[in-house]
Amino acid sequence: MEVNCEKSRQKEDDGLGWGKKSIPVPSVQEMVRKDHQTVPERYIQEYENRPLTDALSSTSCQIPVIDFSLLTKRDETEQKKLDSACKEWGFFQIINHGVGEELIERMKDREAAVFDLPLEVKKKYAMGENDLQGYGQAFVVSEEQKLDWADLFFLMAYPPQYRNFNNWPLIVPSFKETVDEYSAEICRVSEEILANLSMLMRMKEDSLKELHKVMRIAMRMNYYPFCSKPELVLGISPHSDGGSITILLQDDYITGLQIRHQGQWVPVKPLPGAFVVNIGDALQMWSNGVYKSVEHRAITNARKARMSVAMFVMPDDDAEMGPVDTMVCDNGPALYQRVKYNDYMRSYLDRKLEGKITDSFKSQGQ
Ligand SMILES: O=C(O)CCC(=O)C(=O)O
Ligand SMILES: [Fe+2]
Repeated sequence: MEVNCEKSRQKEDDGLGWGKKSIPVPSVQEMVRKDHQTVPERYIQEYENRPLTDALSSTSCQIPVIDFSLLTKRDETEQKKLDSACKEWGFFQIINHGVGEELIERMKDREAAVFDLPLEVKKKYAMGENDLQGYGQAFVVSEEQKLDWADLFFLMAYPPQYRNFNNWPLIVPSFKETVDEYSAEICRVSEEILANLSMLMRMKEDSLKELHKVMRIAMRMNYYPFCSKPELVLGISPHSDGGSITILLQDDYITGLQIRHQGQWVPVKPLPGAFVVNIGDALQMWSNGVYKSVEHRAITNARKARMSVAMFVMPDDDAEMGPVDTMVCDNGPALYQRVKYNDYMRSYLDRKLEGKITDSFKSQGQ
């Protein structure tokens, strides 16, 4: 008994064992394969949360597009565009990022091969006790809660020594090699974005990097099966991401991601070859609320499954998430308390994925 407790505690301290185990739920992909008509009650959202088309923003605005190659040259005009994208949208797409088209296609193809594995095989990689890594659905904390119309694989991707291969679908040829290459490229892109953001936050270029002494990147592969009644379900419930930034690879043609902008849900129309980048809660707090970690969700459609790969850049466990000094003087009093990333993540993961929790870390009187 004692030994087990010790073991699970040690696993928790190893990094990704935060939070409670998510309650196991059926594979949506399998459910749809067996019966593509029925939408079980557990997946039907309350009326106000349904992705009704008339509640959608009619705005034809697109999230800003940033030329990454100009950021590498510290181009001031492009940096200004980045600054206003992070303030007004919390989301942007990057082009000219230098990640090879062939590698991107290979990553998508290997992801498809992973979800294509028979259910019994995928189950071998299921999330374990007190662990988020592996195959399943995260954030299911009660038998009553509404479920997302999606299956996922959550893996610690980078740096390689942080991986737990027990949950890796190594049976898929060249999956590991592809993630090796892909995650190294995402690390390069992320470091560059963090360097530009550091400058925009009036800090030294490597200041944000210093909060990521180990650039850890978690990977979440999402699979949203088609749904016979897409107007009733959500692929992923509204949430903000908890880390520094997220780099999302989405389908080039199927629109599914929506972001909350000026009180409305705005679809993010894919720009083939581009990555979607968004600000996470850590960056919102470091920037004293100047940069926004914006709520987003994914919807499904009646015709085609959609897949995405989200790469979450995570600060060090002991990095403080409160406002940095340079963002406090000009931008009013410190809006947030100081909280270690690891403690923040425990609160983040210990609940149903729903909305934002940054407000519960506001300073007194804010
Ligand atoms: O699939 C998408 O478009 C969004 C995925 C997402 O928000 C996430 O994995 O955190
Ligand atoms: Fe997200």
